[in-house]
Amino acid sequence: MIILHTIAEIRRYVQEQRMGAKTVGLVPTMGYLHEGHLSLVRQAKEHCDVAVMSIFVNPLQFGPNEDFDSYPRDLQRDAALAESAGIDVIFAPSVDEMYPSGNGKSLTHVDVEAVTDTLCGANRPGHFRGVATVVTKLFNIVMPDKAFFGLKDAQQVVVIQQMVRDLNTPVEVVPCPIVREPDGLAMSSRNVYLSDDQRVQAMVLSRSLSMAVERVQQGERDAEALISAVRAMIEEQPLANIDYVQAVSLRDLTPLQTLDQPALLALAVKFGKTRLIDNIVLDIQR
Ligand SMILES: Nc1ncnc2c1ncn2[C@@H]1O[C@H](COP(=O)(O)OP(=O)(O)OP(=O)(O)O)[C@@H](O)[C@H]1O
Ligand SMILES: CC(C)(CO)[C@@H](O)C(=O)[O-]
Ligand code: BAL
Repeated sequence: MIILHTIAEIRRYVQEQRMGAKTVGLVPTMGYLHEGHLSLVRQAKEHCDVAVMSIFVNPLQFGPNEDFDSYPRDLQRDAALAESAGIDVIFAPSVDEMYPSGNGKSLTHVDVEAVTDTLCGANRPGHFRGVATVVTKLFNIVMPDKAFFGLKDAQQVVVIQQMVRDLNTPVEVVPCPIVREPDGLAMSSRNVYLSDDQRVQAMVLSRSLSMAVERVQQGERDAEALISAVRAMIEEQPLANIDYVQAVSLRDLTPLQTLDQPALLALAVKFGKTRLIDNIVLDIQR
């Protein structure tokens, strides 16, 4: 496995692979890898001849009061883990390499409308503009056949799918299932921020989603009632502060009043400064 830092180097590498008729899979990440990321790598190796991982903490998708500076970074550790899962090459550019205009800023942006109006889009202004812009750049740099994204960031998957459809980007977006800790907590690089008490209380996230699925199986169709039940369960944990709990259409992420179609129940909850997200698909037939 090799690590490349410049756009010229990764372009040359991918070009050489293509000359050998190899297909290329891209796993975009912000590093500090865990089993969730490694599951994407395994999918990439299953679908493609060559697996490229990008590791880049993208300043453009962080708000001014978010954790860009403190986001965990450890390239050596990441390289060992990525190699063990079968990655062929890591692309780890600097901020200046990706944003040569300076200060981690871009003069050109990709804005995906409508599907960014709810959930994290409403909660983190500018976040998906930063994500769509950097993913467009990564697609243009690596030119993968397929790109692998985790459904823990379900809205991100919908945004990228919308973007590639609208812009005719020749990349197949492959959504991959959420990987969880044995107690149900969705794996996240940000879990390392949690204190012992916060970590124990964070189990409520996946538990509240499982409870919601049971209620739906028992016939609950009132979205507000379901959301209230989830909120009440989370609020029992004194260290939890809810950013949002929402039920949206799986198709276009618009809020639902009645659960009469396939839906996404998604939440973001802060424990201290640590903001965790999780979601579950409610498999409701029309
Ligand atoms: N638990 C998980 N299961 C499946 N995919 C995951 C999981 N966690 C992250 N991913 C996916 O890995 C890719 C890179 O995500 P990222 O580097 O932001 O990791 P993260 O752990 O989600 O970090 P953060 O703490 O910032 O949310 C994304 O496509 C994301 O959806
Ligand atoms: C897709 C991504 C790598 C873009 O910076 C990021 O949003 C992430 O890690 O999910
Ligand atoms: N996986 C989402 C990246 C972020 O929180 O900025």
